[in-house]
Amino acid sequence: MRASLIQIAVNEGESAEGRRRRMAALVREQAGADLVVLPELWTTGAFAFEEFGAQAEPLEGPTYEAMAKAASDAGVWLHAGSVPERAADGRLYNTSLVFSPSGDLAAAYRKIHRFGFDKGEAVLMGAGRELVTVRLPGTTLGVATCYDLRFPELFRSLVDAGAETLAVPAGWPERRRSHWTLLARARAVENQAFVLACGTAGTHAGVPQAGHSIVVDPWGEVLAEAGADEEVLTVEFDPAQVARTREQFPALKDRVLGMETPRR
Ligand SMILES: NC(=O)CCC(=O)C(=O)O
Repeated sequence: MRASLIQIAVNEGESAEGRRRRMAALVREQAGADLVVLPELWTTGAFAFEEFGAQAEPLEGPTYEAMAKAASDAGVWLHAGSVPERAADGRLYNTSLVFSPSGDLAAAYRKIHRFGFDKGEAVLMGAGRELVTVRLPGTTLGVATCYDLRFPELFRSLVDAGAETLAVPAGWPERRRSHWTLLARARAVENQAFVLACGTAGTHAGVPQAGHSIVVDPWGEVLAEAGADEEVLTVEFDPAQVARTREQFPALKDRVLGMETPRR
């Protein structure tokens, strides 16, 4: 399976529409890949909070339209990263879109864990509730977004739902880059799954982005890692490695559920 992660730069000098056009062209250039993964909130920037409302779109808005067409033009499965979705009830969600090679929507995932504690995304966006997996030829994709990476129970639930490859679009800041690579490898090792984590480059809202998109195999080995700047990270991997790893080192079978809490 060949995957391309498009680590686009999100800088303030470029409009959302300009970046959408540029991203569509980059996706088209990936014809021949099986799967293309884009970052979180790449039209606005994950930290450009004031842009969330201004650039919000209905699910089938301009990013949906442009990415559905780019997926079908390139003939690839496209995890189009996330958009600031304005739902019918007026609420905002950080919503990821996955398209099939014919340009049909295969899945939409509303980010469950919102970042910012009592500010930013955590107050501006609603929280998703539903786990999302997508059956691709050769693997089942489990989807999560950025801050979700810190919550292992979400990833374990995705594995329970059949996920073998975990796609994580992100807008992760440079300041916590060491957490990003550590957590991506941890999620791969503990779940014996591939992790495809795609971040952004550039600086927006005064927050330099980490870049360093990364692909990790089920043994925790880094197959490819981007630098800090805009880059398309392309990697070939064998999805059957997940089943082999789970069979040869069957740690997932040793899970103990329902442990008792100590009485005080
Ligand atoms: N956009 C995000 O979810 C940022 C997450 C982050 O900065 C962190 O977990 O650290």
